[in-house]
Amino acid sequence: MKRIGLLGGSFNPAHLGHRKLSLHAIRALGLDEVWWLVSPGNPLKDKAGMAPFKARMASAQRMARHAPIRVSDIEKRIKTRYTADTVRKLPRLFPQHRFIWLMGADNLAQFHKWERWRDIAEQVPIAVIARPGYDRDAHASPAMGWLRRAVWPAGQAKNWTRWRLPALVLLRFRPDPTSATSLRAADPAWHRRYAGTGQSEALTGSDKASSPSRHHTDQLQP
Ligand SMILES: Nc1ncnc2c1ncn2[C@@H]1O[C@H](COP(=O)(O)OP(=O)(O)OP(=O)(O)O)[C@@H](O)[C@H]1O
Ligand SMILES: O=C(O)c1ccc[n+]([C@@H]2O[C@H](COP(=O)([O-])O)[C@@H](O)[C@H]2O)c1
Repeated sequence: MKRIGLLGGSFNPAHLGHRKLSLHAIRALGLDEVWWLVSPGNPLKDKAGMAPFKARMASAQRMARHAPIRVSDIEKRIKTRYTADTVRKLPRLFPQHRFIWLMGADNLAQFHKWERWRDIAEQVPIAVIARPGYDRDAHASPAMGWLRRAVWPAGQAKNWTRWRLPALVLLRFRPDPTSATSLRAADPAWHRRYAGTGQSEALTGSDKASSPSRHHTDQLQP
């Protein structure tokens, strides 16, 4: 059984904040890997200003280098856009893995706007990573109102596979102010650097050799 953290994101572009929070989550939650699920399109975000999928994938692959992080286009391949559908399908596609959903505090503040958000929380445990400027809104959010009784102490974070759902843990590492919004403001044409670099494979990471493949295990690649 592998313990996998799922970090869904627009990655428009990927940045050091994503990498740091993933490496911290691996330690705090005792994960084998984090999968970066590059979203075909966040249902709540405007398409204007969203770089092409290939450029977002390529920026994520670069940022994930030499780390136990896999960059995945699986939401595009299995045609899920809503997280509720993704977290319902992944355990069926990868029955030998256990999954936990990772997200920044900005997303907890808005979680009640996500499609079937209570179903998501009943399908996977959730780890929320503190983010400068958002923690107060996250704590006061409607979703947190519903999830408050499901909160586990961070000191028990490694036991997440045994938690009854819904379950939520708040992780506080050294808060990182990096955001894709500020990177885009500084360099609106960032994606041109990736023009024509179409990803040659759907994942990166430290142990491609041991990854499941259709050929060897009759399973889908993440
Ligand atoms: N600095 C950070 N600290 C904590 N969580 C973060 C940080 N940056 C991104 N995240 C989380 O990573 C996930 C993917 O983030 P995303 O790709 O939207 O980057 P972003 O910087 O939030 O982008 P944007 O500024 O365009 O909204 C989200 O759950 C987000 O909350
Ligand atoms: O399912 C939803 O309704 C939904 C609404 C907003 C965001 N999400 C997911 O949240 C993740 C983070 O998105 P983003 O754009 O903040 O990086 C990404 O996987 C999105 O698909 C999902």
